[in-house]
Amino acid sequence: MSKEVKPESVSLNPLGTAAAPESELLCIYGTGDLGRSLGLRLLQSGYRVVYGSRRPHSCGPLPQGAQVMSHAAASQSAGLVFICIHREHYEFLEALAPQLKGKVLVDVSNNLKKNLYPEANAEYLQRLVPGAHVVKGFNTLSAWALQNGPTDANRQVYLCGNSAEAKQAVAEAATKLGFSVLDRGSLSAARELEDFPLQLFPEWRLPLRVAVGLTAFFFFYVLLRDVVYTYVYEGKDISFRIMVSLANKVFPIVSLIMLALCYLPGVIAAVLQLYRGNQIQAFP
Ligand SMILES: NC(=O)C1=CN([C@@H]2O[C@H](COP(=O)(O)OP(=O)(O)OC[C@H]3O[C@@H](n4cnc5c(N)ncnc54)[C@H](OP(=O)(O)O)[C@@H]3O)[C@@H](O)[C@H]2O)C=CC1
Ligand SMILES: [Cu+2]
Repeated sequence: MSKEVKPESVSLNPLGTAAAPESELLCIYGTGDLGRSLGLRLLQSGYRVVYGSRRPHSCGPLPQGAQVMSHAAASQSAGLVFICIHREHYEFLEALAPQLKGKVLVDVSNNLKKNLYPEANAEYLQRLVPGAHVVKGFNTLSAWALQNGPTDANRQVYLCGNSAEAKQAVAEAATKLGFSVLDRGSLSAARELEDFPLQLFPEWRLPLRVAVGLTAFFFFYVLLRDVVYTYVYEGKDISFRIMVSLANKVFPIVSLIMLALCYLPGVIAAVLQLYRGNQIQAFP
């Protein structure tokens, strides 16, 4: 059973009833996957949520307790607006610039490829709505992770933006949702944040090369030792074995070596640490 954790501590007054201060209202533009997951988490964390949608009356199921209105009406009474919309649909926000003046806009968007656009999505948003304070963030989380709350592997939220107060406001919300916040500086870091999710296995080249190299080496070694040797000295042609027996030797050898390469440095480090310090001392 999972325990329901309410980050906003509910203080009890002497009568034993919960003192319910009016909770903060946050706005979410876009009722898609991310908008819904984020709204659910915000509601669970004690916020009130209002959605801005193109179709406030037919936008499908939304988290219970959330309101939905037109974009302009939704952001009216909220200081913070999460833009949960794909970048290619951002243009309509330009017309809303007067209503969004002075508000904090959180750009959560990602792109499918690097360098798809000349400027970062968040910088583009800032250009469309110059009077607002754009903060880039949350884009490294998935809708799934948001809905399920922070787990060990998914606890961090990166933020960047030009206004320190705006970042602070977003950081507070993120902290309330249970994430730890990493400030990456001004909005010019947005590009970098937008590239994060595209870097699955950023260091895959070396392991791949090692694996291919080892496979080739052991294949020729086993080929020489088994097939060529037998042919030369015993006059038997066992080349039919290349496909099966040889592969059955080569792949386990390579796998074991790769595994050892993975674990051995850690084991050696652990042994060294046993003799030369502890986990608090920096490693020599
Ligand atoms: N899904 C995920 O796991 C993650 C998504 N993101 C980012 O969040 C953003 C939203 O993603 P996601 O929720 O998955 O996308 P969806 O396609 O599920 O939802 C996008 C929403 O945007 C609104 N929308 C669509 N077209 C337009 C338009 N022409 N004009 C105005 N609004 C429009 C719609 O809301 P309505 O009909 O109410 O107007 C729609 O529900 C994207 O930028 C994505 O990169 C970031 C991290 C993770
Ligand atoms: Cu879209």
